[in-house]
Amino acid sequence: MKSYKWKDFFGLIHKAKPNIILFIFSCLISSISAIVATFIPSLLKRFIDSYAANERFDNKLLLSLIAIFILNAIVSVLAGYLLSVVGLKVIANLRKITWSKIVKLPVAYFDKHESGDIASRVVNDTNVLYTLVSNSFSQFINAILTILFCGFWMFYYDWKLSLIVVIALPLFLILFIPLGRKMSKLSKEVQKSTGELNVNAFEMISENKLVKSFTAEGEQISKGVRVIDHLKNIGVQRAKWIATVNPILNLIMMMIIFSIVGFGGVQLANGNLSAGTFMAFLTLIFYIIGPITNFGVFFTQLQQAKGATERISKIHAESEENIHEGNIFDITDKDIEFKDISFSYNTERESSFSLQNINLVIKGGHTYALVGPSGSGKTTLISLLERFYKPTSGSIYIGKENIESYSLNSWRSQIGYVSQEHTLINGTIRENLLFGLEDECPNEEKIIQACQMAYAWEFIEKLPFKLDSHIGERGLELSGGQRQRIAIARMFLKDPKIILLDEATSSLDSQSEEKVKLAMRKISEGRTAISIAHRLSTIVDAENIIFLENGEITGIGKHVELQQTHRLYNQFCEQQLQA
Ligand SMILES: Nc1ncnc2c1ncn2[C@@H]1O[C@H](COP(=O)(O)OP(=O)(O)OP(=O)(O)O)[C@@H](O)[C@H]1O
Repeated sequence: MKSYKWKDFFGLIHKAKPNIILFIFSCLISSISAIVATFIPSLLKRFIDSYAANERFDNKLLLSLIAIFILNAIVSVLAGYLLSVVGLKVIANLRKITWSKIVKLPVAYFDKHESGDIASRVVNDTNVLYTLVSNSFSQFINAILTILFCGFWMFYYDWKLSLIVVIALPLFLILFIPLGRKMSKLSKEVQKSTGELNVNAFEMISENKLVKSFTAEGEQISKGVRVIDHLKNIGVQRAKWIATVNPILNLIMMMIIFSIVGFGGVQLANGNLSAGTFMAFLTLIFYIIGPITNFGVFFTQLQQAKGATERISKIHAESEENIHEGNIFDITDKDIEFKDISFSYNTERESSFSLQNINLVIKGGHTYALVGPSGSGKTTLISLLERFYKPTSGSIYIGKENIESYSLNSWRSQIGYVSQEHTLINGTIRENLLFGLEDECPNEEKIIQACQMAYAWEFIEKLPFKLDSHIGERGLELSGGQRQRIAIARMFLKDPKIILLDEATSSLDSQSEEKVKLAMRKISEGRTAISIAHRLSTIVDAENIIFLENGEITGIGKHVELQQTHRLYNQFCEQQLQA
């Protein structure tokens, strides 16, 4: 990706559709309140000078002072609230567009990026913008206005005293520039490490069984501690910089104040300066201390937000799948033809092909079993049919049409894929069965019928809440066989024209396996079905068997034919069927 510029940063904020009118209005009232505040010292001066002249309080002036204070407080509260609303809307919009973008990214993106890191961009990186929009921007504008107005009043009251402040200003800049640079570098590191911590936390939680079975608790703890410590160290470095710069800033501030008090005090004693003017001048100095020191904070936050949005922008720059572009056809019973298909996951290194020179015709309405050693390309072939990836060369046709001419939405809605894993979502059985079927919404009778056909109803009806039972994250509260049967029941409801099955591995016990097998057979009836078979016992009576080896088809036929003609298939049979 090209280097990230401020233009990209503001482009991203623009995409988040900030409520510009509300933002400008809030900044405006906040600025008015900041400007009005600069008049307070002048009222104070008049109040003191009038007391010095008349030896009594000017009640009108006192009331005006109190009224300005109260009004200012009300306006500040209102501006603060409105700016928070604008900021919250900006991050909500940014999260929504990033969320939608991630949902539409192709499978290949998720192969290359860690899920914890992607999640961190939606959750953490978007947060940084909130502070910027809700606080920093208006504070920055207020700071400029306060300094300008206070500066005007200061020069108006006493230009000699004001020069002391003007001379000291470059000293602040000398300190802020390197501090800002360092802070921006550290902020980027904080965001990167937070992403890393997210990745490790995801892994530690989702793979907890793996961790326990390998007694890798110690290793996992040290891994987490390493990232946490790194984050802490960056924080400490940041604190060191701030701690070093702060006393210098304070020292400069004190020097300014002492010089003004000393120089002004002498003028006051000589009668060249009124007590009111002197007090007003000192009040103005206190007014500008905050804004001057806040400049640094603003630029740090701006750099932080730039770093965070750079990571979000990278996601936005990825090309997404347009699922509605293309034709809509009915693919029932049409033949599928793979023509000279080769495929490599790695687009840069053409050497490692996962599929090579695949020429294959799948007859519509028939059942095919894919067999072959581990890593031979079975899942890849199915993934190309699902259009999770595009072939590196060659094309897949359905009837006479290239499958790419169909809209992804139309294509995938006619295909049912039951994989070995990642079949269920967190929620109830019903939510899982109706997943992606919001528009059709089958009735209760149809849902139960689908469960019965998938041999799932027999265990669902025994659950206390039946279809409304919660099954935990990824259905982990169910057995592997039960999960697969729910996934198959969902397919009965979806009623696809082509069914792609990744058969359960040996994780199922024989009784469960039998049920899953029956359910798979039933869902395949009357459809084009391609199933990956890990165990030959399930396919000996299959209509057609396709044997894959190192990404190439080395045999097609029935069990007996292949047993006689295919050496490796025969070896497979000897190993598996005899066992
Ligand atoms: N997402 C991926 N990125 C890069 N390479 C991959 C990816 N998925 C699979 N491969 C590689 O492609 C080849 C074929 O893998 P595939 O998963 O299709 O095999 P398989 O026959 O289904 O294996 P198994 O029976 O073990 O599930 C393997 O060499 C594998 O390392």
